[in-house]
Parts: sequence; structure tokens; C-alpha cells
Amino acid sequence: MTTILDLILKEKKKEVERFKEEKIEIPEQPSEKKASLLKKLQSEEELAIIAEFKRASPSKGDINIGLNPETQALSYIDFGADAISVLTDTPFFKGGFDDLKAVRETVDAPLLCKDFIIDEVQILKAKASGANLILLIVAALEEQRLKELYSFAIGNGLEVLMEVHSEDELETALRTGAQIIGVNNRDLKTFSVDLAMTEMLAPKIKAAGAYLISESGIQTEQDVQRVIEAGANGILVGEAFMRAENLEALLKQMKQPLKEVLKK
Ligand SMILES: O=C(O)c1ccccc1NCC(=O)[C@H](O)[C@H](O)COP(=O)(O)O
Repeated sequence: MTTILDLILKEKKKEVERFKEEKIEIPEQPSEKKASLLKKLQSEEELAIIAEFKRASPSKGDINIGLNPETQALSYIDFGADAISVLTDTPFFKGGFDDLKAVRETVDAPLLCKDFIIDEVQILKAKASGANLILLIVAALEEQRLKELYSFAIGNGLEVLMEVHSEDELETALRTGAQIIGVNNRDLKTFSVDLAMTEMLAPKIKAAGAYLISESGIQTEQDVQRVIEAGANGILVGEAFMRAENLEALLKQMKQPLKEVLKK
């Protein structure tokens, strides 16, 4: 059965060929833009919130097409987000590298290039557009390739969020030495979302001493409490923030002091 991930990766191969034709220039990053999600996670006081700029998605179609990336990024930071994720895929998510650049010019926070990375050239493109962090999806890559891309990103001064959705994938991720593991609560084959995935994988991530980001399907304060109780150090939220009628209230409700929640 062909999955959505297969279709996305097929498009990525074409995109990689196009990028290889481009001259990618990496400007020197001003020091205030060299932001680190890892440092934020190491402080371990509050839940780290990665707020995502996501216009559309394969599972939900159009989410909020007209939103301006600069305005949304400023609101995210003003209301307490610690990092911003920008979907740079165009065919399936209606995003682009121009969105990433626009957000980089607007805020100094750690910036995640959220894409389906299969080649070094995409990592260079992410860096050239101002990212501090890239996503590597274990399900999208052979282990050897995952290790190569991980080392390439780290060697280029980028942090890596490594995404998993099963125990086997988690073991592969840990073998690369990844320090930030994203558990995707969304099954990319069926699109079903279940926060139990975070609960299932959390003990192994914590035992390995890595940081856990719970990704996808987080909509409410109760969802946040549930993943903190499982052991999450951070969350990645897209749709709920992009659709929020009162973004300030929602973001502030989600911003939880970690120890206080665990005491409840
Ligand atoms: O969101 C999708 O439909 C999707 C489909 C196929 C591959 C990836 C997909 N999403 C990427 C993400 O990881 C989410 O954008 C991110 O975790 C935020 O999720 P949400 O808060 O549920 O918007």
C-alpha cells in the first residue's frame, strides 16, 4: 500500500534535484539568531513549546491559508512559545522556505525547519534560510543514511529533532546519538492520533537521557498535562494554534511549569 509518506518522499526526490541546481549561499548568522532548543530543554523548568506555522496538511486540508508568517511568529513569541516550527513543504502543506526566511527575519527564537529531509542539500537550504534545528524522520530513512544526515546537520551547527512512531524507530534514533526525540502521536499511514504513543515510548527515552518532545494532536490543557505526566519535556503544536480564536489564552494555558503539574 502506498502511504502519504511514500508520496511525499517521491516529491522530495524531485525537489532535491532542483535544489542541487541552485547556488545555496549560507549567510553568516548574527549571534542573536544562533538560538538553541537544547539549551531551553536543559533548563527543565517549564514545558518547552514549539509552535508551528502550518497552513495546510494532508490529514486536515486547508487549516489557515491566509495567515501571515511574520505576524503569527510574533504572536507565538509574545504569548510564550519557546521555539517556532515552519513547514517548508509546498505540495502537501502549502508552506515554503520563504516562510522560514520571513520568520527568521522577525524573531530570534530557535527555528525548526519542518520538512521531509532525505539529502544534505535540504539541510544546507534550511541553514541558509535561518533554521537552527531540522527534523529527521526515522521512518523516512535507512539507518545508515539517518546517521549520515544527523552528523551532517550537527557538523553544520544545527540541532536535530528526530521523529519516531514505534519502539523499533526509537531504538534506531537512539543509536544515532540523537538528544532530542520527537514522538509523533499521528500515524502517518492512517492519520489517526493517539497520545498513548508518547506514554508508550517515554520511559525508554527518559532512560536513555534524551529529551522528549510530544508532537501532533495536542489541542487542550488536559492533553498537555497528560504528556507532561508521561515525561514530555516539550510539545509541538500546529493545528490548534493555527485555528485558535484566542491564541494568547490557549498558549498561556499550555505553558505549564513542569514540576507543578507533576505535583498535582
Ligand atoms: O499533519 C499531517 O497531516 C501530516 C501528514 C503527513 C506527514 C506529516 C504530517 N504532519 C506533520 C507534523 O508532524 C505535524 O505538523 C506536527 O506534529 C503538528 O501537529 P498538529 O498539532 O496535530 O497540527
